[in-house]
Amino acid sequence: MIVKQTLLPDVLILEPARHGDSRGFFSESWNGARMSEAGIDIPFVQDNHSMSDAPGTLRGLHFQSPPYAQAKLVRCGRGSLLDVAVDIRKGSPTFGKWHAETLSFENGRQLLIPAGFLHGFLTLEPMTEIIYKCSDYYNAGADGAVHWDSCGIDWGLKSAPLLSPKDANAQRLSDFDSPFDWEPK
Ligand SMILES: Cc1cn([C@H]2C[C@H](O)[C@@H](COP(=O)(O)OP(=O)(O)O[C@H]3O[C@@H](C)C(=O)[C@@H](O)[C@H]3O)O2)c(=O)[nH]c1=O
Repeated sequence: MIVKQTLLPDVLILEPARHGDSRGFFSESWNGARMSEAGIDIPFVQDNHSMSDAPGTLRGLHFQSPPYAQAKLVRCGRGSLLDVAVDIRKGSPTFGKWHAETLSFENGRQLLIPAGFLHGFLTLEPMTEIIYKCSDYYNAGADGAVHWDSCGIDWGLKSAPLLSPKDANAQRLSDFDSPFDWEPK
């Protein structure tokens, strides 16, 4: 597994090995021991899988408030998507900064997003599937959203995205009182 840094020091790109043969490929999409060797010890407890019918579907930007905060390990099972993390840890030197990564079935790349970040994605192809591990269980009462178009993210959109009503009406980052604090390591 190759681990790459991004400009947000805690957001990592993971590239698991793919073993190709005449049938196709085999890949360990998650291996706890290898993650530990890479210094990533996150107790994942829930796997999520969603499919979006149309390209231009945007889900996000989402978070769960502490004590139900979630780190996420994200990959694309079919199609492709632009996956985005935004730092919302108050006091962080990178507060409000974002990283966008194209995840696709083809590239097998994964994005590790720690707790304290917003997460969202834009689908780039029809019937795109996203699969992600979460470090805490879903808690509807702790679920929150920040407007996708309030963080200066370059989504590369040429027309309005397809949104859920919750996401269309989300608060803007400038009005958002983040429940996360940055702790120096
Ligand atoms: C997130 C989630 C939703 N649900 C339910 C609630 C609702 O009825 C339905 C759809 O929920 P949503 O509209 O919130 O789904 P969606 O907009 O896909 O929300 C997801 O977006 C991405 C960006 C994330 O990072 C995730 O953590 C999650 O917030 O699924 C669960 O049962 N468990 C879950 O873990």
